[in-house]
Amino acid sequence: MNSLIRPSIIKKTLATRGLASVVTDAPFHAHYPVVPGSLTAHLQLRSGETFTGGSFGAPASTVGETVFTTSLVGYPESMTDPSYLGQLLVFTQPLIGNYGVPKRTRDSYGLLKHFESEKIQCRGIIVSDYATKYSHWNAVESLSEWCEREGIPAITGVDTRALVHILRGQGSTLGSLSVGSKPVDTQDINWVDPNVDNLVAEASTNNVRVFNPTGDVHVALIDCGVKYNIIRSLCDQGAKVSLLPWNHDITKELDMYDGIFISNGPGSPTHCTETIENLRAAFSVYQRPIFGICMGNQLMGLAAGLNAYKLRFGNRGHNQPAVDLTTGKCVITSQNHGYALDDSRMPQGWDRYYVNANDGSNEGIRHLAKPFRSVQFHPEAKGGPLDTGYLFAEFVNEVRATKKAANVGGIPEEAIAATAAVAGASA
Ligand SMILES: NC(=O)CC[C@H](N)C(=O)O
Repeated sequence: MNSLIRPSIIKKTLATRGLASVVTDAPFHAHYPVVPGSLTAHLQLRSGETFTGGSFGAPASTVGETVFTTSLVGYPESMTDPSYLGQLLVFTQPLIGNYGVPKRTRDSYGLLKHFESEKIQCRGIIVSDYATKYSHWNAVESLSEWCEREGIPAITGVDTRALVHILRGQGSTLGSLSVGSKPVDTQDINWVDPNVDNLVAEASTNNVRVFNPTGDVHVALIDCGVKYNIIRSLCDQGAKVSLLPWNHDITKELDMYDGIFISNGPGSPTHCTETIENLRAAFSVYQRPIFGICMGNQLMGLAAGLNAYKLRFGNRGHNQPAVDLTTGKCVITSQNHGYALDDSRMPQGWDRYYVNANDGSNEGIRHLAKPFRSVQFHPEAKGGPLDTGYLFAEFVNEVRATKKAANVGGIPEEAIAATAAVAGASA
């Protein structure tokens, strides 16, 4: 057995010092008191392993897909990212909570500045070492208080290295997070895979919402579970943004929009059949820019004729290298996805756009003649890195150029030139 996996931890329970109800045969954090006086919590994987630690969130039980992120910072942003709906989020960064939770300040568009949606979206969090003391100029409460207030269970004192080793080996696994002196009898756990449901329908807006109404170009943003910084990034470029429900029939109102944008979102892209159909219809008649991020990349790919598959454990973190195949340049990107497009054979008229330099998985596609493209990573990058923020400027400028050309009744030459430049660079 690999030395990283200690038998005393896996298949048994991980005991944590300071928790009277826990067996203390192999304390992982023997040198840390884990939230003195807190309750005992358990993470049980469907594959049979149990990790026991201290609860620092809500005294609630939940089941979700256990996934891990390698991001070093940004727990408020990650936890409120709707792409994590249905998931139990493991942080590989050992120390979590040390800068607390920020104020709910809003920007001029009415969006929360420091969170990516209105609430915590993941079902629970799993950390190695919860920092009971926090310090930050903008913090108003602790991570523990926030989780408790929002009803989200959280466990600390877990050997996250051993846990991630398991998840990397067998792939993302269903997990049950519970609070109590003993783990739940596995027969009594309702192991429902969140990915069987259309989580996008849950995450998306129900009503059309308009942001930055005085913007000079009008972008339809299809909300599959949008991160606030995507809306903000488009508005900051001067666009008026209409946020539309995931299944809104854009095909009847294509003339209203100077560009179309498809957001990130939770779960499997295959549930979004209406979005895929709408995009497929738009591809055949729309002449203006279309852009997708993450779930948006997957939906554009499915509409173009590609298939999507589930990655073993996904790519989640803020340090994923992606190579732009049109320039050969490598960018460091923020990612959070469990599915990927199979780009081994591209449909006619489309090409690969970016590729992941670690595992070779697809990081984007582009149309060769029309201004349609998408990326699997997150250029809005909350939190960070900001390497690919330029894609928002490129998109909105392209939208502006096609609008201008259409208004003067000519061929949208700037758009064609922009697309040709991208295509030419790859030749
Ligand atoms: N961030 C996203 O949009 C994620 C897309 C999709 N839910 C996946 O896991 O692959």
